[in-house]
Amino acid sequence: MNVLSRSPYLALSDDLVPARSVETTGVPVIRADELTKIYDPKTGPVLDRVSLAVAEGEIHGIIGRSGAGKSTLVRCLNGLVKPTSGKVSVAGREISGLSGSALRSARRDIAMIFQHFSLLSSRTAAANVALPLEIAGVDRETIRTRVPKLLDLVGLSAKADAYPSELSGGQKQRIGIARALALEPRVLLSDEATSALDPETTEQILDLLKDINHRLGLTIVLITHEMDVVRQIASHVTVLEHGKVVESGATFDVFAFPQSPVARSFLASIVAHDLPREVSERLLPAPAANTDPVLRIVFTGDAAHDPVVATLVEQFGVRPNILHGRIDYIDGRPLGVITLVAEGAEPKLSGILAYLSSLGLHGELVGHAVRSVSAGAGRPRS
Ligand SMILES: Nc1ncnc2c1ncn2[C@@H]1O[C@H](COP(=O)(O)OP(=O)(O)OP(=O)(O)O)[C@@H](O)[C@H]1O
Repeated sequence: MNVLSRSPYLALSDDLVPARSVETTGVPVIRADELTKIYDPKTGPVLDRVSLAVAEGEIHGIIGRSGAGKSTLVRCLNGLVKPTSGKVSVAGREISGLSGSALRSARRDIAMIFQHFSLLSSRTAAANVALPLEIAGVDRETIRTRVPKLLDLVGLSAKADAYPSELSGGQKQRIGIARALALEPRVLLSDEATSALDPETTEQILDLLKDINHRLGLTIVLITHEMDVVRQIASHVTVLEHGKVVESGATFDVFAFPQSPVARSFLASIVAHDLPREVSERLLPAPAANTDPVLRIVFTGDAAHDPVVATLVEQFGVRPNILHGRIDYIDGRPLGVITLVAEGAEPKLSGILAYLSSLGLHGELVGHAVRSVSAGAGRPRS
């Protein structure tokens, strides 16, 4: 089969047609069913019945702490690691059942980029990009026309003749991406591809991956230990802990309503779900004399723009005192979490929660703050 003839890459094969926004089809291009991996029976499973479905055209983040099993999972997806039990299929082919030339052929559909780029230092940027095409036996003329298009796609045409030692980290990763795309894969796996880069370069590489996803409809699975990477790029996210999936879903939903302690802790620097310890330690679990309720309100979607705090004042006669909060954009949608002391709200609590719910907001009573006599109403006493 001519590896350059499949449809998502027509823009590369022809004249780099401008970007087209690609909707996910909803059809899974990657399926992992009940994957278990045991390296050493004494230490137990590194992956424990992990199931995952990634739709064609999706950018799916896999996040977890060090040792959670992320690299093992991604290596099972491209057949580098054989699962102890369970199945993996990519683009309709069951990878976990293949070996030898059948596995090598299936791997053409699955490219990978790495934290440390893995470029050959003795080859120029262009020759690094050409390498997988040479190994696949693609004819010279095709390589000659295709490599410049790949370099152009990653914005590095001017560096075609540079050696890796003459490139910055971000430029090396761009070459790694161009090389990964050379054989027109259906899926790109990214193993901590931005971990060695500074924040600005990380953002540029994530923008490039997003652009490639849009232009080519390429499905991307990226493993990371940084929730901010997930926030910037992934439409879906799976959280791994001790080899198990503890949470999986649309990025916005997981960010707005994390169910697991590990997801909450990953989100701490991005979404203000949890109060700073100095504040939470001073809240009481039940109302007492001289306390006011403390409410956490999660703003999502359109209601994020409603003047909720003003309504609490005007309609309910409450004096809100904001303790903690943050509003951010996740997957292009506003998500805000604020925690406030609602002074004077105790008798009206059920009405206030009903009002928040009527707006589609999530309101939750998280404790009771003791009113400080000296420092002013509504503040928890120090
Ligand atoms: N080839 C191997 N042989 C034996 N144990 C392994 C092997 N590869 C990984 N492990 C073990 O499996 C566990 C999960 O490792 P893995 O690299 O998959 O986790 P990770 O989430 O990617 O971690 P990190 O973020 O630190 O890279 C670790 O305890 C690791 O020591």
